[in-house]
Amino acid sequence: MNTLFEKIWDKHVVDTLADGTIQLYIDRHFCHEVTSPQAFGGLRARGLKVFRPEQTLCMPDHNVPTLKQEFPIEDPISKNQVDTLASNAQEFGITYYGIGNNKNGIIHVVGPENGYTQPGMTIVCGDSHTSTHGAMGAIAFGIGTSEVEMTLATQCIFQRKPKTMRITVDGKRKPGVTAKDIALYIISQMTTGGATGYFVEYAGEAIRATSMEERLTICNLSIEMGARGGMVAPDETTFEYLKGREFAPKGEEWEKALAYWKTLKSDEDAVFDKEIVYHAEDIEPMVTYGTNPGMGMGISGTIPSLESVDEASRISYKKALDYMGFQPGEPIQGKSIDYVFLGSCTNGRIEDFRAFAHFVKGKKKADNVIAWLVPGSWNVARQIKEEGLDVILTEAGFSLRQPGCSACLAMNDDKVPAGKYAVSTSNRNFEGRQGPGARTILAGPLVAAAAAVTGKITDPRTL
Ligand SMILES: CC(C)[C@H](C(=O)O)[C@@H](O)C(=O)O
Ligand code: SF4
Repeated sequence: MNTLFEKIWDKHVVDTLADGTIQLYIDRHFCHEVTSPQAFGGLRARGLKVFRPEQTLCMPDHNVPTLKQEFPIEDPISKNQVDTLASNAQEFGITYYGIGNNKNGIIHVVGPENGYTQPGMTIVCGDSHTSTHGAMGAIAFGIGTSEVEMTLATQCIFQRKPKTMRITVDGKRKPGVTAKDIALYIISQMTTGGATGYFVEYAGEAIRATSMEERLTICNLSIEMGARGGMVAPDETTFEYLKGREFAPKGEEWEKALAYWKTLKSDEDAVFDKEIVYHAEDIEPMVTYGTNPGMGMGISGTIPSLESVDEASRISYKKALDYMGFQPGEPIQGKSIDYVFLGSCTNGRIEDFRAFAHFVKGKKKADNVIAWLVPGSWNVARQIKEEGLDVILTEAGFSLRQPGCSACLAMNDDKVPAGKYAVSTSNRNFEGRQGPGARTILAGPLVAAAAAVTGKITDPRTL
């Protein structure tokens, strides 16, 4: 009578300390340029080696430019971070997919797509969106830099066991509703702190019906409601996606792994610390109207009135709307926008580009919109070309950029100017997230595509 989480967790417990802290074994460690320099520095200072270098994969993603990657990075801070990761990886003997490497991309896009992420694993990275990998039936969560150092040195970290929560989404989604809409809906109901302290398993008919990439989108956003991580039990969808990928087990090893992976589901009588149920029929295309991912609404609705917010939160609510330049009670549809960003570890995968391209086919980009279409990895970029999506996009007036985190957090040059509105398929709409003063409206790839061709917030179901 165990949950999926417990089954995987228990297999990875090395030791339990007197105070209940667990020493947890880590199967896979992803490492990017932002949160790793001090960790490598710490190893060097203590004269330590990386204990199991083959279990860490490094790549720069946050600071990479999305144009002219063939040339040295111009920004000295970004260049230094990227160069530091390259030299650390070389010094410590870790696999490194640098800029220009055809396997480079956003780490949370690359891990699943090359099969480095697998069911039943424990996976960490010095990055909050590590929760993405849980979509493949793994325990995956973000860690701090001191834990990055610990992982490099020992392949273990110390953790408190989180509480478990199951979020069931019953029923069937309506047409035009994407995985991003499901996730934004869940966060709008849960609020940004609603899952704090919990590890979430997503279940139910609507979740089972999602593709592998849609699950990655949903689990990616778990962190935005405070969850430690999110996961989906692996099934045929997962196995089919994994089979034949570079790091996936092959031949007899595959059969052995598959037999084990099939046991990875919560038992019928498993007990969760908290159970929540939503209905897919209640979900419509979503957008955010405020400055945290919990401030989401159905696209056909009106921005919540001041009175609908509890009194203690009204000042911060008003501040968020002022930042966005929106009024309580007004409809959000029809609002003029300036930028569209398709990309990030939330929605930068091939299915997102297919959805976007399919939608804009035969239409034209609105003149008032600057669109940044940024594939999540070089693998995605190649697939876009192979499928001829680039031709469709070009005909509709769009152009593609090179892979990286890009405008998701604007650590590179892709910054939305102050006061401008960006409909963004990324995961955070905090003040200044996409550039100082930038205003972010989070949405899925279809809402982004509808905004790109109309220049306004538009319900994609109406086009
Ligand atoms: C830079 C990194 C530490 C950060 C994270 O942890 O999520 C970033 O990826 C983000 O999305 O804000
Ligand atoms: S794409 Fe965005 S959310 Fe994902 S790792 Fe990069 S900065 Fe973080």
